[in-house]
Amino acid sequence: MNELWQRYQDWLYYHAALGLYLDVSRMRFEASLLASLEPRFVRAFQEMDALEKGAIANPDENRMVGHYWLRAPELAPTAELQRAIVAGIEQIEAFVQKIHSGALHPPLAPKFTDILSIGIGGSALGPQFVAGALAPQKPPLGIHFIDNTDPAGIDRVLDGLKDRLGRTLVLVTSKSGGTPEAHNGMVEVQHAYQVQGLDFGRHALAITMPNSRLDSLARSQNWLERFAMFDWVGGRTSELSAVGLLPAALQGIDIRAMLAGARQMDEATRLASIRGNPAALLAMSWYYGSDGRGSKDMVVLPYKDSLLLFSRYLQQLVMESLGKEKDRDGQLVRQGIAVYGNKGSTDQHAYVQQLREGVPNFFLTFIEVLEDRQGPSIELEPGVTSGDYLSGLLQGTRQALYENRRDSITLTISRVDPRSVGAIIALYERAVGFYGSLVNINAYDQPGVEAGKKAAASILELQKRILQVLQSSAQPMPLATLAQKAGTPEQIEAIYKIVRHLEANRRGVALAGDRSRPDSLLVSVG
Ligand SMILES: O=P(O)(O)OC[C@H]1O[C@](O)(CO)[C@@H](O)[C@@H]1O
Repeated sequence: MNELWQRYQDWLYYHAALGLYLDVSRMRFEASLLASLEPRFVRAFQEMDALEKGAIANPDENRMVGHYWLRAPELAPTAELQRAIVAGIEQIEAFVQKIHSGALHPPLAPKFTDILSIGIGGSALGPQFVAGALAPQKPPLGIHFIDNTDPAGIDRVLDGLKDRLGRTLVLVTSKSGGTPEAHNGMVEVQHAYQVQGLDFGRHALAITMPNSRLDSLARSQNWLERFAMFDWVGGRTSELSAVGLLPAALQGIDIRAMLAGARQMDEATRLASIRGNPAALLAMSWYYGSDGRGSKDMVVLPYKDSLLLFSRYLQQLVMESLGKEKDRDGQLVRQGIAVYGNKGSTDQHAYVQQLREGVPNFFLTFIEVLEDRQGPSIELEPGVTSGDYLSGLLQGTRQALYENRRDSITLTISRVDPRSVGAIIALYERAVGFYGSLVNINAYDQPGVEAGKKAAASILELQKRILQVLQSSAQPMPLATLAQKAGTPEQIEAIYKIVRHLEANRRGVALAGDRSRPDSLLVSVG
């Protein structure tokens, strides 16, 4: 036991100004791991240094990677970029001030009361996480999200806002300005405004790259404002750009404190020393925990309800960054680390049974928050509060898992506030960057996402062709004939699924026959 206590102290990282602790002592690596990883870390530190100085760190997309400059504009490689970053933050603050004061208000109401944020992936996950973590109980504007092209999901959000659309500020966020889900959400919301006879342009603003499709639309329709996203900030590292800062500031969250926390963490993670650098310690622990090849999953358990979405946020940050087929030399490596988790102790009554006793294919990250709540707690029994339970459950789970050879990392923050949230975002951004170097992959591109997008687009093309074929034929026809006539016999299964979906949505397509035998079905349009 005392050995473990010693190991705890030997490996403990503490950031005094941030009140943040990182404990990797329950990862069972030998001290020799440090020496063996040293050369890789030397390269990782050098690459990170070059990245921060403006190298093309994302060669596949020929881009710089500059999210660290967002909180230290003076480090951006040109004066023009430095000015653009500073001006971007000032634009947000000036705009938010006008919204909060009512100087800028909707045509038919004295103030905006709600935000409807439309976006997906990096254009949604950060704002969702931060809203959950930091929005005050009574924010100046309440936030709602459309982060999918699910019609029922869109209806649910719009129904909830039905009586308040006239007081809602619509944020359309898309770096590329061409992501279908975000575009569809925008068109659906625009329609809802039309139905209510409201002027959408007087409610909408765009957060996107200058001259994107979305930017042009916002300009041509004279939307309230356009906020620039930078080419050199990836979607999954954009929380501390306008993507995250604007909705946060609108909700009354102190964005300067978020930036300051991130900046402090960036300073700490610039240190070229594994032991003294919390992001390097994390990357080393992940490397150890997953054998440097993703052999184990990363379970993230924040013991704090407000951090519930941190694991989902990290899922994109880690998996989109590290999940790569080839390394930077073109070798097949199939890298990645799977991330999942919700929150403790809730998950203890869901899947922790398997973690303790089942397949040992994971390592954990506990996120601990020292401050239980603002204000005093009642005692449930003499000397014991709800927060003591939560703390005890975290300790107990960590111990029980360790005893059964399940490793864990524990990240401890004093409280959930804008500074600590900025700091943990920065910590994980840096750890992901280091890990990419350790395993020699480009952590900043996402080529794999394109395949699914292209396939979806070709299905929609196929749907149009099928409808043409059906409309030009008076007779019901078997699927095989339909596929033949569409010129894509090999796509028969996709065609079957398209017509089944159209029929289910009363889109004028009818199917007749035995549904358990799709090849018996006759398709027609009514
Ligand atoms: O902000 P955009 O361009 O709409 O992209 C949304 C998301 O889509 C992705 O490009 C993946 O398809 C993510 O990297 C990104 O965060």
